[in-house]
Formats: sequence, C-alpha cells, structure tokens
Amino acid sequence: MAEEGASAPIFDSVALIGLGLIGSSIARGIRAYGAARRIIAFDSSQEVRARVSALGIADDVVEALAAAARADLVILCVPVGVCGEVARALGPHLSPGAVLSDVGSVKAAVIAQVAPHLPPGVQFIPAHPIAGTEYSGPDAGFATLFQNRWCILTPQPQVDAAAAAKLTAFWTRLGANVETMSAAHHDLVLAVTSHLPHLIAYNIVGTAADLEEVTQSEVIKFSASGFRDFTRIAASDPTMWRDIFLNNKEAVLEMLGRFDEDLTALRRMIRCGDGDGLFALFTRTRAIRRSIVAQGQDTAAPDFGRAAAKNDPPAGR
Ligand SMILES: NC(=O)c1ccc[n+]([C@@H]2O[C@H](COP(=O)([O-])OP(=O)(O)OC[C@H]3O[C@@H](n4cnc5c(N)ncnc54)[C@H](O)[C@@H]3O)[C@@H](O)[C@H]2O)c1
Ligand SMILES: O=C(O)C(=O)C[C@]1(C(=O)O)C=C[C@@H](O)C=C1
Repeated sequence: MAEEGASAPIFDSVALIGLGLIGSSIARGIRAYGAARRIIAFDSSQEVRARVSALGIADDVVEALAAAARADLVILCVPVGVCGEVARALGPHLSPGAVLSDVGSVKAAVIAQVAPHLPPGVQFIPAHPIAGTEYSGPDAGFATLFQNRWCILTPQPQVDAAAAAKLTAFWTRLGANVETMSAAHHDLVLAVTSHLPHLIAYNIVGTAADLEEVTQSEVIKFSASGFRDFTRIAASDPTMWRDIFLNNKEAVLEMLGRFDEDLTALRRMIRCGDGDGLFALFTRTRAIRRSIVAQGQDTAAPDFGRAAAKNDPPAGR
C-alpha cells in the first residue's frame, strides 16, 4: 500500500478531463499519495466544475479543454462514447512528449477513436483501473478507490518505454497493481468479468420490474441479499454502460453466446432432474468465490471473525 507523501511526485502536472467518480478519485489519490505536483481539472459540465472547485480537489479548474492540454499527463475520465470527440478537440493543443491516457472500460474502440487525433510525439497509453462503484459524479470519488486493485495498460506498440514506466509508477503510487496486455485481450476478458455481469443485472432487475402483478412492492419487500446485490450493480450509470455495450459489441456478443449455451445446459439439468450436475456446478462456483475471498479481493466479503455461519469455509482457510 502506498504511503502518504512517501516519495517525490511522479508527474509535475496532471490534467483530468471528466471529474466524475473515477476522475475525482484520481484527483483525491494524487493528493493523498503525492503522485503529482499540480492537478488541472476540466469537465464539460459547469455544475461539475463548480462542485470540483467547492470540494477543492484540484489546483486549477479550467473553463476550456485547451487549457488542460499543457499538463505532462492528461487523463480522459469521460464515458467511452465521447473519448473520440474529446481527443479531436484536445489533440492540437497537446505538446510532443506529453503522456495521454484514459480510464475507459473498453480499450480497442477508444484507441481507434482517439489515436487518429494525436500529433506525433504524444505518448498514448490507454489504461483501465478495475475499480469502481455504482455511484457517479465528483462527490462519489475517494482516494483509496484504486488500492490493491488492478490497473490494466494497453500501450500502443510505438510508445516510449520510459513513458509507460512513468504511468505504471503513477498508478502504483495510487495503490494499484499494474498489468500490461493487448487491447483485444482486455476487451475479451472484461466482457466476461465485468460487462456480462452488468448486462445480467440490468436484465434480471428489468425482468422483475416488468412482472408487476407478482412483484409490485414485493420485489423490495422480500428481496434478501441475492436480488439486492443485482440491484446495486443495475444502479450503475446508464450513460457509461450504454457506451460500454456499444463499444465492446463483438466481445460482449461472443461471451453472451457462450453464456446462452451454458444457460441452456443448466435449463436441461433442471428439466431432467440432474441433481448431480447442478451440485457439481454449484460446488465449483463456490470454490471460485472462496478463492477470491481468500486472496482478499472482495472488500464486501464477510468478516470471518464473527460466529461461524452454516456455509462458511472450514476453519483454517
Ligand atoms: N464507474 C466505474 O465503476 C468505472 C470503473 C473503471 C473505469 N470507468 C470508466 O471511467 C470513465 C468515467 O466513468 P465515471 O464512473 O467516472 O463516470 P461519471 O459519470 O461519474 O463521470 C464522467 C464525467 O465526465 C464528464 N463528461 C462527459 N462528457 C464530457 C466531455 N465531452 N468533456 C468533458 N467532460 C465530460 C461528465 O460531466 C462527468 O462529470 C468511463 O469511461 C468508464 O467506462 C468507470
Ligand atoms: O464495483 C462496481 O460497482 C463495478 O461495477 C466496478 C467495475 C467492475 O465491473 O468491476 C465496473 C466497470 C469498470 O470498468 C471497472 C470496474
């Protein structure tokens, strides 16, 4: 875990474009862990700019995108669907040698939309911190969001190794574990680990809401933690998620096809009374959950210091 003010700043100035959950968490993280000397903030929303000024989480809140382009590191923290238009407006103002990055949940489409607008010499290093919540906006951010979370970099082949090392050091300072991979691989992995689960949550909550006669008020009344976990995910930002599905279409559809096949197999097990099949699958998935908890990757995991519950793992795990 990074220590507050432990070492010298990694960048002199960092400009954040978009100060919602992720942009404002980066701003707070930069301050808390001394990752840069100055923070410049730009958001297209006047309301957000005013709130960022009031919160005091940036050194300069600028009124024009071009004024944010002078930083050593510029990070696009906007929905993936607008990264291209922001890059078009920003590109001509970026200095050669500047590092441009983003935090988008999809990588290949963002690269295709951003790269054509960048002048030679700009080091474009797309990134994706795998950390978030269902909340949005500048008030939702917090400095520790990235602690012990993955941040995936998908650098362009021509990128300068020193620039990539500096961005790695930046995310490490914010507490993240950095990994590098191709954009295509990222999009496929995230389609199954993040995009599909959100699609399932949006779908199940939508289906329950449509079944009004059965569920009216009872959805909430009788929902225990299972359905409520889905409603938390289904409360995630509609703009962000619309853009993710539209920009990672192929990978999501491929994973959805695979999911459909497995669901058909499950349906068959229920219809045929294949208890052994169901039991084997549920045993396998329980082991997966337990290994995630054992690795400390689930902050919402139960506190095993309390009295043991019926299905807790055996003592000594
Ligand atoms: N929320 C998460 O869990 C999460 C996690 C990892 C990555 N991401 C990615 O981070 C990005 C931002 O997500 P967020 O959750 O912070 O969203 P958010 O809605 O909280 O914030 C987005 C901000 O961008 C601003 N904005 C929109 N269009 C703009 C434009 N053209 N120019 C300047 N500002 C603009 C909005 O006003 C808003 O303040 C998305 O690309 C998302 O895919 C989100
Ligand atoms: O914790 C949550 O609420 C999230 O949905 C975070 C989550 C994820 O799916 O893990 C969502 C999208 C991002 O691209 C990265 C992280």
